[in-house]
Amino acid sequence: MDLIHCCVRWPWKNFPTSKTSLFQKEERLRHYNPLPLTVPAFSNRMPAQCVFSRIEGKGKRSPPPPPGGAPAKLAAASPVASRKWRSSAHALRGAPRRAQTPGSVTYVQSNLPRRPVPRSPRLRPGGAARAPGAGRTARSHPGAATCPFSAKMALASGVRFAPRALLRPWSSPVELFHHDRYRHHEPPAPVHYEDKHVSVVKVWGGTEPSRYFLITARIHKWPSGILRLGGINGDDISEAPRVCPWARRWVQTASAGPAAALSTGAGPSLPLFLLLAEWVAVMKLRNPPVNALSLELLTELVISLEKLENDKTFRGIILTSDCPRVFCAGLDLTEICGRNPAHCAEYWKAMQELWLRMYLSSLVLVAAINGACPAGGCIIALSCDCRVLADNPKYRIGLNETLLGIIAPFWLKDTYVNTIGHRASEQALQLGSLFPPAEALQVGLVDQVVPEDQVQSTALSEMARWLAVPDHARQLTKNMMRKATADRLLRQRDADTQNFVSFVCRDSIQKSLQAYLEKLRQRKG
Ligand SMILES: CCCC/C=C\CC(=O)SCCNC(=O)CCNC(=O)[C@H](O)C(C)(C)COP(=O)(O)OP(=O)(O)OC[C@H]1O[C@@H](n2cnc3c(N)ncnc32)[C@H](O)[C@@H]1OP(=O)(O)O
Repeated sequence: MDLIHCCVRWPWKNFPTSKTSLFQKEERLRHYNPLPLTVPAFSNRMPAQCVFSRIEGKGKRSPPPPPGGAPAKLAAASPVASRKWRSSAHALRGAPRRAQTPGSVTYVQSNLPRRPVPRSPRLRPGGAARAPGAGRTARSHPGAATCPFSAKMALASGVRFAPRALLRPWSSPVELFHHDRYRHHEPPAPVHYEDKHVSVVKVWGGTEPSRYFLITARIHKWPSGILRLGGINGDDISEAPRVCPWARRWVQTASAGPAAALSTGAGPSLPLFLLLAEWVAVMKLRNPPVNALSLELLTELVISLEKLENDKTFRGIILTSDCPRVFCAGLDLTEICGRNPAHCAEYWKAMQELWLRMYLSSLVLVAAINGACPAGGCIIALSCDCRVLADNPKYRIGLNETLLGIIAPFWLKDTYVNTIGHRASEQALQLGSLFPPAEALQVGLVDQVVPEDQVQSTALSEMARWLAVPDHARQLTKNMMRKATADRLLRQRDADTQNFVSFVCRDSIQKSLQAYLEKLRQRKG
């Protein structure tokens, strides 16, 4: 099992910045090898980014199609030929992966030996399909044997496993493999570490804060042999045991090892920001100070979502914030204050695109709302399938547009109505209500309110609940529920853009936005 950690950045330098539409940009990106270290030339801020990490799925999903595309009619025409195709795809999956795939998620190749690829569980001899997971054993779902969380997921998805395997110890010895995504050209610097529980065989990478790290741990006694951990330097290591309590002892021990090995002395200890179940990516919004939805962040979110959707080993994304106390402050007002109509149009198209992509995403999207979530931030959360909000009275959520003197577009209003109903939306939209957690829960704006330190773990449990449902059934149902709302925007996208531009470019609206922005700045002072 490989842990693959990706950070996609917008390759600014090679992209047109003016009137090129988002679609054209995306199209170009497909043929483009991302440059991970490129920083926007016009900005001295840290570039906005969303960071995600992933764990490769293990056999439940169909393998990726071989070059030339999947033989769509093959399965129907000939089960045997279809099986052959699948096994050739498995063989392909077992082949060494390239370090970078142009136009797709940038992979970091684990140096772990690849484990044998399990046969697809979905085809029986004769080609008849069977229920997902039915008849699989602990061997085909190895994590289930040792990790209660995986076991829960496995049970929920109908996986049977041998009782003996359940008793198998998960503990030491462990080998840790650590990759620094951005040091891929440097020779690895092996570090050796031994203790009772952990055996660090290799630690690769540097120590600078804000660099992204990968750890893949190998546990010999597991049937799969590998535990997946993701890390970002500077994150709180204590998050990991909360997310996956069974790993507490291991993580505590492990933290002493690589942290000691990597620490420069003053530098932070090696963090593990999440322990993840397979198939799940965590996206952290990182556009300090308040995660305002700048054009850059919107674009990056859209591209990242597309990449994750195209990567068939992902089934869900947990969306959360990397900025303290704020999930997302909504539209970046500096993108629409004092800008020309062309820029406003480009910005609004990016906003529409993000909403459409999120609202209709085939992946499960869970919002782990760990901060304030007004206006556009609330749109992001509402586009997810499930919302978990931290129980802090300062973290308010809602659509407060009217308080800024602006009006939510119809598709936003529709999303609100779909979530909390007509009457509640009518009231909340007109009053520009921002709900504190208890009220947000009561009105149905969020699905769970939990103590702040449990937001991530609850989001992960929610994810497990949603992933327990077969993908195709869930996706079709989601589409059935949401398509009409999305279609409404798709039908009048240009008109909506024109409305937005002519509205925000009005002098009176510009004045009121400027005044609001000024108020925000003064409030700080
Ligand atoms: C036409 C129809 C469109 C409809 C669709 C969407 C509408 C929108 O999304 S409009 C945006 C609405 N957003 C808000 O009203 C949120 C405003 N911000 C806040 O309330 C607070 O900043 C927040 C609670 C999010 C965080 O509070 P603090 O942690 O105390 O931070 P500060 O208030 O001190 O802000 C720090 C810094 O950020 C700037 N800021 C805040 N929000 C935005 C924003 N939306 N866009 C741009 N910049 C923003 C704020 O001015 C401060 O700037 P500096 O003083 O320069 O540091």
